[in-house]
Amino acid sequence: MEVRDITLSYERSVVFEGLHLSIEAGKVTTLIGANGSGKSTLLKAFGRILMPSTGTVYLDGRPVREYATREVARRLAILPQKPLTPSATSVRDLVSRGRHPHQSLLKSWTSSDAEVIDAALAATGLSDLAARDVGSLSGGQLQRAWVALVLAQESPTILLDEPTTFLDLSHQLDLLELVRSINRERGATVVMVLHDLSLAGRYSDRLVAVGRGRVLADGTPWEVLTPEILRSAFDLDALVVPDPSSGTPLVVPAVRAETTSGFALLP
Ligand SMILES: Nc1ncnc2c1ncn2[C@@H]1O[C@H](COP(=O)(O)OP(=O)(O)OP(=O)(O)O)[C@@H](O)[C@H]1O
Repeated sequence: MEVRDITLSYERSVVFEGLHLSIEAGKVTTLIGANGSGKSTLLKAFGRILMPSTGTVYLDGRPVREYATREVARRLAILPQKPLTPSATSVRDLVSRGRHPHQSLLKSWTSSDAEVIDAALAATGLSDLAARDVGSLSGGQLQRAWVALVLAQESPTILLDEPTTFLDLSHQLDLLELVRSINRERGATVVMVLHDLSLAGRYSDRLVAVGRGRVLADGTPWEVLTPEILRSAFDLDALVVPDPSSGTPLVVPAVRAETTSGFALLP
C-alpha cells in the first residue's frame, strides 16, 4: 500500500498535506504519535473510509478508489478505533459478517465459512461466548469479537486502530502474538496504531511516527524509539533500554516534575 502526495482533512482542519508513505507488504508496520497527530486519519485513508482531497491511495498497485467495495473488503480488513456495535446480535453473527465479502450470488454460505468463523472465535478465546449477545460483553470481550471478525475476513492486508484497547496486559500480549502469527504464517501485511511504545517496538518490523502534519520518523523500532524522537513526537523525556525479555526497545518515561501535555494539576 502506498499514499502519494495526499491531503487529508476534515471540514475545518487539514491533518496531512503532501504526505507520502509506502507500507511494505508482508510486514507489521505500526503508526505511533501523540493524541490528535493523525494516526487514525491515516489508517482511515488506507482503508478507504476517508478519501483524500488530493493525491492517491494505492492498494496492490491500483488506486483504491477504483476497486468495488466488495473487492476492497476481500483485500483489506479494517478495525476502526470506535466500531459501531450492532444491537441484538450474537458474537457468532458479528464474526460471521467477516465472511460477507466472500459471498456472492454464485457462492453462498459453505461449511468452510463456518470453519473459518469457529477458528476466529477460538483464536480470540471467544468460543464459549459465541451465543452471547454482543451488548452483554465486557469491553475487552467485545474488542476481541471485533478482532475475530477481522480474522474471519481472511484478507491479505489488515488495518487495526488501537486493537489492544480495553484489553488487560495478558490479553494485549495474546492479541499481538496472534497478529504476529497471522503476519508470519499467512504473510499478511499489518498496519496498526498502538499507544504502548514498548509493545509497538516488540511486535513491529517498522514504526512510523507522525506529528505536526508529517512523518517525523520511519524505520526499525530501534531507529525510531530514540529519546530525541520521543521528545519531538510526544514531548516525552524517556530512557530507551533493551527489554530484558525480548531485546527490543523498552521505553522508560522519566519522572516528571510538571505536566507537559496540556493537563493542569489541581491546585
Ligand atoms: N470526524 C472528524 N471531524 C473533524 N476533525 C476530526 C475528525 N476526526 C479527527 N479529527 C481531528 O483530526 C486530527 C487527527 O485526529 P486522529 O483521530 O487522526 O488522531 P490520532 O493520532 O488517531 O489521535 P488519538 O491518539 O487521540 O486517537 C485531530 O485534530 C482531530 O481532532
